[in-house]
Amino acid sequence: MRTAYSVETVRNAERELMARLPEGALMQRAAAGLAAACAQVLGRVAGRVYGSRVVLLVGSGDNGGDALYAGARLARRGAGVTAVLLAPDRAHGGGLAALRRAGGRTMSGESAPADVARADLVLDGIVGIGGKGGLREAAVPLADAAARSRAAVVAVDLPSGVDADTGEVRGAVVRADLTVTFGAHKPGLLIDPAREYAGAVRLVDIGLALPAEAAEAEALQHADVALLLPVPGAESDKYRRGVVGVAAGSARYPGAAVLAVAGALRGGAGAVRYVGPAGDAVIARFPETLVSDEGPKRAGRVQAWVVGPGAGDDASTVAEVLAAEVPVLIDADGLRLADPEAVRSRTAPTLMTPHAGEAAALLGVSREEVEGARLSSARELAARYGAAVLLKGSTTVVASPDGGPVRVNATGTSWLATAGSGDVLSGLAGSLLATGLPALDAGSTAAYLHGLAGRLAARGAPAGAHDVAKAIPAAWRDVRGD
Ligand SMILES: NC(=O)C1=CN([C@@H]2O[C@H](COP(=O)(O)OP(=O)(O)OC[C@H]3O[C@@H](n4cnc5c(N)ncnc54)[C@H](O)[C@@H]3O)[C@@H](O)[C@H]2O)[C@@H](O)CC1
Ligand SMILES: Nc1ncnc2c1ncn2[C@@H]1O[C@H](COP(=O)(O)OP(=O)(O)O)[C@@H](O)[C@H]1O
Ligand SMILES: [K+]
Repeated sequence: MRTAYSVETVRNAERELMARLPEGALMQRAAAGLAAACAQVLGRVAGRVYGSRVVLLVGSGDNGGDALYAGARLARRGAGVTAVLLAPDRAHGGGLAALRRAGGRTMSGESAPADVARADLVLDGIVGIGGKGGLREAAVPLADAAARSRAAVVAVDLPSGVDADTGEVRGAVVRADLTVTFGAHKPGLLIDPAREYAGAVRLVDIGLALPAEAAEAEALQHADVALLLPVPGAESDKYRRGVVGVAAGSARYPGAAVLAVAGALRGGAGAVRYVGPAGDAVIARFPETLVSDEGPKRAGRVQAWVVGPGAGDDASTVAEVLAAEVPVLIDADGLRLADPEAVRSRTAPTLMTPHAGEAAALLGVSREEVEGARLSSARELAARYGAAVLLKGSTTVVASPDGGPVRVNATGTSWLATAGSGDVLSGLAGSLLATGLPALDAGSTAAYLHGLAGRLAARGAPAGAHDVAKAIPAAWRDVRGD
């Protein structure tokens, strides 16, 4: 599990640890890890550290201090290091002295862009977890120069200007190739749009003790997903594995039903029941589906329902499904048709799977606002509806109604932005719900497999939603190491 902690939690842990260590020890740990990472980057871009050109962008806080100490280490190994001081009278004193002793030079911001343009490596120590809002005016030309230069840009702790706690980006920020972060990941390193500015992320252990339950966000890894995947045992039969009901599709959108069933068949349930007007299309493609002409109530027992993909205006089916006392996944048209009160008063778990546009409609804000604030949007919806919420997009975020860390999915690919891939996801997640996984686990496991399947299906070329569904078994095998 990759876990991310809020700034407040990180600062508390730092304070506790600092009280037990000699003055400045933590910063030295951070700087040592940072310098080692920079040396590796310089090896790649300049062939070696000795004789390479390094520019440090140094703000007025400890983030700048880290950059200065790391710069001093690189200067001692023969790099030509120049520190650009954004606030010369407030730059970290100890760091500045160390850099000067090591032969580094300093300059103020105005003439710096030319040096940045010639650098092999730019170290962004403008601002870290102490930052508020986007970059201040004086720092913007430096961030622009770094973006234009052919130098590798390494961010200290965070790309300067992003919101560490939320992943929001308000104003100008530094775009990094690599972010070296200290003690713990911050949510902003896992969640777009900020994540996109971080580049690759490397964590340097500085000895902070951070309990898993205090995490703000977490990203499942292969090993975590492997433990969650339901695997049939000797005593399993199709009913014990779980039956998932899919109430989807309409005369206008029969394909949504086919794609949701395609996902559901590959999600671990022992059987898929389909109810709705697209039964013929479903059977033609997937003869193993149990198709019913009756509504959800009379379709036979299921352990979870998926409702909504391609449902058009069929509000009564949505209402019928919501009345069932089993877990329900609501997607697409179902989100619009569901009565909020009926969702809130459900006793069994509910999982809602909106994309940003659907979430925006439910929240009464713009799509851009949701895309800019994924974490708070997912949490807000989960709280309003008393449901788990899986907010789809470039970073998929899954929030529980009762708080706790959000799950962030890192396996996706923008090739998944193709019509119908969301239908596949809802079938897959519903199937996992039917096997007995809690909503948060079902949603995050489905997003993980779906992202991986998207990568396997696309391999750098466009793939249709049905290709993604077909690649789900390969994603399972990959996760399980088979
Ligand atoms: N606290 C600790 O024990 C450790 C902290 N470390 C480093 O210390 C950093 C935090 O240091 P600070 O608390 O001094 O805070 P920062 O250095 O992150 O930022 C504070 C300074 O930046 C300025 N600033 C705020 N918002 C800005 C913006 N939008 N644009 C430009 N400047 C802005 C503020 O005026 C303030 O002077 C971490 O990110 C990390 O790099 C590491 O050395 C590890 C140990
Ligand atoms: N830029 C992106 N990067 C990664 N995944 C994406 C991106 N855009 C969309 N996706 C994923 O693709 C799927 C699209 O679902 P959705 O928007 O519901 O499409 P549809 O309604 O056509 O099925 C979701 O799983 C979403 O997370
Ligand atoms: K930084």
